[in-house]
Amino acid sequence: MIRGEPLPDPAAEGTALTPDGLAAALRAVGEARYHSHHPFHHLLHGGELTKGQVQAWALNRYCYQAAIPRKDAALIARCDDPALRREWRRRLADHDGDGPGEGGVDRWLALATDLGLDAATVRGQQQALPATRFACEAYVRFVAERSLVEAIASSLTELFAPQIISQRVHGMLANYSFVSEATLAYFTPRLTQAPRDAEHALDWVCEHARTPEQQSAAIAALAFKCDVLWAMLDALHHAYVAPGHVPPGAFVPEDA
Ligand SMILES: O=C(O)c1cc(C(=O)O)c2c(n1)C(=O)C(=O)c1cc(C(=O)O)[nH]c1-2
Repeated sequence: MIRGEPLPDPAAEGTALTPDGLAAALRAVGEARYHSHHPFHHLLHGGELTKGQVQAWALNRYCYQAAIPRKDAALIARCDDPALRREWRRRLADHDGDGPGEGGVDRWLALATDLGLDAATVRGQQQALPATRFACEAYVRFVAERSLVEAIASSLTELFAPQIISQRVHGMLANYSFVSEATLAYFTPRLTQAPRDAEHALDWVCEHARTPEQQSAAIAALAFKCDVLWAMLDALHHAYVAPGHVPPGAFVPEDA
């Protein structure tokens, strides 16, 4: 599948895919639309950004990290199945930890402060781009309001996360003198957490989305999530690369 192609639409075809067929369709959509293809990531991983631009990325991405446990909690609140809740609450524990400094959100904060940002500024989210905040909130609302199949399918971008994380860690360590292995420590546990979570979510969606309508909704949910991630990078590019329009009140790098 290529990026501009319309989404597979079993509902329009009037025929349900097999569970394996649905898994293949979801993988194809993610591979075509994942944020690994975004030009901002090519610049970030290729060492072509200034420290200030990398700071802007970390500050904005904090909003995403902070939204993730809220959307996971919204999902748990809607589950009737204790087995699914047990599985999903592991995600909450991964992001929030069992105490301050232990979970993914705080580990992202450590990444941001290691890059020279002020912790309170990052945590406050007021200097994030408006589009970042809108995109993250759209993800939380989507998960809270749509069907459980759509809510779970929207997490499936994580199928593709390990590959981009490897590229990012490798590229940033090689290309930026201000980045060390300690800076990027956030990503190490993600390399095992993301595949575990994503495979469970993929199995669940393929097991539970059996009608053509449910399958089309699952595919559209994954595309929506790809749009969330893409929109955040579009906003970063517009503000900090070209044309360089930083919205009023948003973070201004010292080296800008
Ligand atoms: O580094 C990345 O490119 C990337 C991507 C994604 C993703 O695909 O949504 C997640 C993460 N990282 C991540 O660290 C993370 O905790 C996470 C949770 C989720 C989710 O939708 O539940 N996605 C992602």
